[in-house]
Amino acid sequence: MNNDRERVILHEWPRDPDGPTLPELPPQGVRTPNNMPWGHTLDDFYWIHPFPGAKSKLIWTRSMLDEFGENFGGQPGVPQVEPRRLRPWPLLKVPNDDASFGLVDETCNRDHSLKPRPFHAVKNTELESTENKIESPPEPALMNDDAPPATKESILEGAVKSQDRLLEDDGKDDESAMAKVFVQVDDNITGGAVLEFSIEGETGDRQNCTGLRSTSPKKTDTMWQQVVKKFSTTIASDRNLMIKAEDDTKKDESEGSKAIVETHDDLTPAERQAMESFMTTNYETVQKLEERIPEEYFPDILLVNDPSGFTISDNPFLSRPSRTLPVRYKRVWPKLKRDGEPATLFNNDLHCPSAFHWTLTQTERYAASECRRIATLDLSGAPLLGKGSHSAVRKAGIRLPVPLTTQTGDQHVSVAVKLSFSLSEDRDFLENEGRIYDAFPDHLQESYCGYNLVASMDHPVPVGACVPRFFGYYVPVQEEEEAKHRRETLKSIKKEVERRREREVKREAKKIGVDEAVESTDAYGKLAEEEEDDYSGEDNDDNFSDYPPLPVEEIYSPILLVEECGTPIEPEQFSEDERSECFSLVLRLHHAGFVQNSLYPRNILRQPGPLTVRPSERSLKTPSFRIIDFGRGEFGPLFVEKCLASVWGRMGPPMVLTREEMDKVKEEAEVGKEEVVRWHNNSIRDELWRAARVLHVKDY
Ligand SMILES: Nc1ncnc2c1ncn2[C@@H]1O[C@H](COP(=O)(O)OP(=O)(O)OP(=O)(O)O)[C@@H](O)[C@H]1O
Repeated sequence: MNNDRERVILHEWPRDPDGPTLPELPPQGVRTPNNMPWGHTLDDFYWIHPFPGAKSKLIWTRSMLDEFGENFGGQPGVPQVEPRRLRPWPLLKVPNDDASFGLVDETCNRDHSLKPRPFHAVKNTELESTENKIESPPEPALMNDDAPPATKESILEGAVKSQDRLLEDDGKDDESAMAKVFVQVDDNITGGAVLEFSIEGETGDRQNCTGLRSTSPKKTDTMWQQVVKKFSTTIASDRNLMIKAEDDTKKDESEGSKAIVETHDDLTPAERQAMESFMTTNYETVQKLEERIPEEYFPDILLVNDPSGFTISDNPFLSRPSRTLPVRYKRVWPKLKRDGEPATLFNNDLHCPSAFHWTLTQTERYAASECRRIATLDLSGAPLLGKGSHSAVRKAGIRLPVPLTTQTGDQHVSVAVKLSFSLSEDRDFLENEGRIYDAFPDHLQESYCGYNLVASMDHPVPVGACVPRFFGYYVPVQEEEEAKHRRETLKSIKKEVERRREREVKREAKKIGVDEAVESTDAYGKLAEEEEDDYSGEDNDDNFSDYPPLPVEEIYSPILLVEECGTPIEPEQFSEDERSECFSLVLRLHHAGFVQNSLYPRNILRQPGPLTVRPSERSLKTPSFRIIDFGRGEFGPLFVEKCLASVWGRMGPPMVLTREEMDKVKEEAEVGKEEVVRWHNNSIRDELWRAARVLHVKDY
């Protein structure tokens, strides 16, 4: 392998022979949101001696030097510019948004005075035409929210401290340590409905949360309309889920619409509307999504078209039922601000297979559904991108929630869909990966112009995104299973209440010692006595936890949606700059508090770049790299949480702790924290060693 590195530091900053020793905490200078020193070009990086005459050398950027203020050689001044977030080639059309979407990357000049251009004004031959430039709002200020403060406190230390604070608070007020456990008793859980029920009357012209007016479904004669119809009528018999309609259904029947009984798994009118314009994906022409999905329109619900049964894994023993019917999924991550609202309250309960358990009546369900952002995911004919030992990853077309559209007119954009195999370990890995993606700060998914100085490398590296963009982790919704469970729970709660009431009556009767009363409650008393003998005192608790998990092979896989990012690297074929760029991604991940824990060449992908230009103009000569596969990944703060949760777990169910118990928890938490720090350091060290080996990097 050649030593063909071109990204080297060319300049040395002359020191004043009488100048001071450089401060231990270097000047901040200009930094990217990851809080790393940044220079616009390689010429912005300098070697500098820590004190005049010293042999050792440090690396500072020009902005750090300017801030330090020693200019012995009278170096000419340079304009200071800020890092510029690079815009992927525009694909999304976002209504009422002129600041972030639909604009072609403006490219860099020395002072960043160029403005982005609107997509529609760009022709191949006019890329540099200044006529097309628009006065767009200034680039949004770099979001430094995610950047660690310029102190020496690491993310991990911050997390440990915040857990400390939680524990201290708990210590101050024992009552606040008591977790509130409550159960929502819902008599209405079986509420079915007649499918032909119309929502027009009740929604009228009401504006829903998406800002769209509710309209009756269009009668387009598409294949999907037929599928939706078929779905309406056959899903119940398909799964033996036809239930006796109660409540709303009775009402609706009395109003005259009688044809079909709706189950909880049927589509709501809003979902049917989303499905009606559904088309199958044209994989020849579909473009991959590289921009973020604006939070306002981020999908809450995914309706998945999966005729081949990819979502029920590659289990060869499983006879797959025909999957001509869409499956409803709900978003778990990312958590969004609107998740406190009724329509997306489902998001607060990862392990509940229902999207509607907070919405008790059909009317509420339909209204909630209307307020959700509904996307459709097409897995029919979805090409395989790769397979691991726990999952398969496919390219699939997604139609994002209205009113998002694309610049190309194609309804679909493509994304990578990760589906786990059917063992619980496979599922755990995918869930962990969703959690890790949710924890990634924005800057790990963004690219910036210029170069970073990433400790402890001795040369600048480009600031490309480290990981694919995250488009959500979704779990399958199984309303009927949940409804069944809730019916059973309700039944046993009622039974238990009855039992207690009877015991109470008997006890009262004995207490007042009135023979007649005893006689009159004799029947009750006998019954209660018998039951008291049987009663272990535990079944009430058990009712909430003994919900038997479905046989694994029956469950659809959760879905992780991320940006499609190319193919696995072959570092032996790479230039030294490419290898060290890949290595810098690992370092940046570690600096942000993450460890990937499975670092092999197959888990670093490469694609033609840069992503700022149209796909046909990209080249592998300017590649773009990403680290993938975070199934085994860890994030320091989440690990602290996990440690402390296990400490609490060992203390038994939530309760008000005594001072003694609280001390014990604190003691165990201390041990947990030490474990975290040890884990963190070991994992980083091991992963760096592995990364250097697989990437053939010798000099970090
Ligand atoms: N975002 C993506 N874009 C393109 N291809 C991808 C993407 N993610 C995964 N792949 C492909 O799918 C393969 C399997 O993915 P991944 O490594 O995440 O699966 P896994 O089952 O978690 O792997 P492991 O065997 O390490 O447990 C990858 O090696 C890659 O070829």
